[in-house]
Amino acid sequence: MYQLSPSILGADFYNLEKQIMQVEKAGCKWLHVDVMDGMFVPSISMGMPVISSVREHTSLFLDVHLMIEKPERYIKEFAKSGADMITVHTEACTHLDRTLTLIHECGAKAGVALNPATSLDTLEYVLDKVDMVLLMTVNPGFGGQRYIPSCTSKIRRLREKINSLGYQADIEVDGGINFDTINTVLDAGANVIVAGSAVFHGDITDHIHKFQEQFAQYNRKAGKKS
Ligand SMILES: O=C(CO)[C@@H](O)[C@H](O)COP(=O)(O)O
Repeated sequence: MYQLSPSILGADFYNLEKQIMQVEKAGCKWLHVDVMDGMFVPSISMGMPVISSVREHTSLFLDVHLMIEKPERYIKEFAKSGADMITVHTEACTHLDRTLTLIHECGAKAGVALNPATSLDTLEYVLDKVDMVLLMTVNPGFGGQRYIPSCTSKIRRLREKINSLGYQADIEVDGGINFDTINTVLDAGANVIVAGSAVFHGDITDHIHKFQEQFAQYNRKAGKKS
């Protein structure tokens, strides 16, 4: 099942309400929220208050990506603020297994994220307990960067691994995904697509419909209903 998860990091924060309503009206089910602490990544973005406010007004699935050091300190608060999926970076966790368990205990789905230079081997002993693997396809910290081509083989290898082990984990890709790179990542096996600039810069509805059309084409190829 393909999902587009528009990243509000690419939105106009002054018009956030209007833009999230457009995302919902265009038929999206997910919304990607990037939390940055100025330590794990150079930039600082948003946190629990924004998620709580958005939660009050939307039923979109809130896909919260924590780009923060020692995320275990804040899992309960993010779950309480309304996150449906909480994704932590393997590079930022001292006890990754414990943190993933904590996310589940808090009632959220658990994701693990890998930077472009981090090996898939780091997933070896947690792949059975994650709902999603987020592969960064740029170095995290900023929207509007270019897709790193070496990530394509990584997506493919992860898809093969998940399928061969019979797991159900989604593969989300994040960074530099636009109408030039979407086919590459779908061909490689990604099924959850984060897009910031390619959704929010310009006509949001039109951009979302274009992504959905791509998904429909892939579903037709696979003989599935979109
Ligand atoms: O996590 C990040 C950046 O660190 C992403 O979610 C970006 O927000 C994606 O932006 P685009 O590359 O699509 O503009």
